[in-house]
Amino acid sequence: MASKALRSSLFRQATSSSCTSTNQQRGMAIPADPLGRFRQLANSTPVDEKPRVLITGSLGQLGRGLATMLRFMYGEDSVVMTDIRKVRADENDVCNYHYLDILNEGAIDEAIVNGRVNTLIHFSALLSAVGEQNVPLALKVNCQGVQNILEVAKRHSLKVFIPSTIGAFGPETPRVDTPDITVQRPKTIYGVSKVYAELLGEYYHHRFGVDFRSLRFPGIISATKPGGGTTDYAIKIFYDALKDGHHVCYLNPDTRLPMMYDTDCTASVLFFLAAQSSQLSMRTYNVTGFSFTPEEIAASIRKFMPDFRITYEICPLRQKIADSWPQSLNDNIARSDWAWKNDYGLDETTEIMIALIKREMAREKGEAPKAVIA
Ligand SMILES: NC(=O)c1ccc[n+]([C@@H]2O[C@H](COP(=O)([O-])OP(=O)(O)OC[C@H]3O[C@@H](n4cnc5c(N)ncnc54)[C@H](O)[C@@H]3O)[C@@H](O)[C@H]2O)c1
Ligand SMILES: C[C@@H](O)[C@H](N)C(=O)O
Repeated sequence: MASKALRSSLFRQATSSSCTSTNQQRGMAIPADPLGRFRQLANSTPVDEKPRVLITGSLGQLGRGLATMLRFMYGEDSVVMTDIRKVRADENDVCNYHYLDILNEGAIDEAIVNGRVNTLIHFSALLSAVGEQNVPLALKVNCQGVQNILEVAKRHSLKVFIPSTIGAFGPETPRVDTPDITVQRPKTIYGVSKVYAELLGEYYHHRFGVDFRSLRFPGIISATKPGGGTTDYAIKIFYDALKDGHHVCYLNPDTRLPMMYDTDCTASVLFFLAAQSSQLSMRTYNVTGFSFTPEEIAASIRKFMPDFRITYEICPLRQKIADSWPQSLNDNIARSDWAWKNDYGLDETTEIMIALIKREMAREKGEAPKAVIA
């Protein structure tokens, strides 16, 4: 069962895999060189096209890993991290960090100009479950924030990436192998605001020539704290497995959702941003990794921890949201237009998550080095 992934340093595990096993869903071999695809991309980027990136909401679940990878690829000064909260003393992967409220358009301008930024990655958002608890704030952050970002991108001729989500689909959407262009009609404020972001970004592209790009992510699995979404259980389950050997799941055992491992998510953003505009037949694409139910992820964990138990206490809010989302995404157009491909299947993700969390727990007890980059 143990794969070569566990030979690698934490950084190598966190950024890619050297697993010898294959992605069960797509039958692909995982590359032996864990950072190879990222190194290759960095080396093939002409000096005058090197990104200098500002990430909004960079202290959230997805921002930190992406910032670390960008620094690895393009150098320490290639990333400006921003958010609205104070950095904790133990967050030692946070560098070149500044306060930036995306509701303040002038402050975004200032950060772009002062940081000599050419690429804006807009991660600030309220996710599906927390959005339902504060609709006015979700509207402000997710809609007003996007408007501000697109205006700034227009003014400074920036490349701008704004992620979308499976949450941009709804119960009327075909739920299996959901295509890029289909009925959407989401039923959460998060989904409504993401459809708005997709359409407004595409409008700014056609009307003003803004280089807007968006990917509809599935639930992302990472060893960083999730921000209050419906797919968060797929992260908590690993922490609970290692702490208590038991997870109480808020979704039904057979609720199938599409997911993706963090490093594949980072790769999708970086390769998409690096694609030439001429390669893109659309500005908003589906991307995905693999789909599973709570029962199936529990079975995957049991391959590594045979005594692991899962029980169920359903959260009606999150269950209703999950029931309105696709069970699997079709990302064939991303695969053919700009050669998107995921490297991780369910078991590879499980193995790496367990290794990362074990390392994190050892570090908390002072039993492992603090530095994460070997
Ligand atoms: N994590 C996933 O599974 C997933 C899946 C699909 C799409 N996405 C999208 O990817 C993006 C990043 O997601 P994430 O999981 O890192 O989210 P997150 O909730 O973990 O982080 C969002 C960050 O936005 C910040 N923020 C909130 N209000 C702000 C404001 N006014 N100004 C500046 N920052 C503000 C928060 O402090 C937080 O750090 C989001 O747009 C999300 O919709 C995430
Ligand atoms: C799917 C995604 O957008 C997020 N993880 C959520 O559940 O809200």
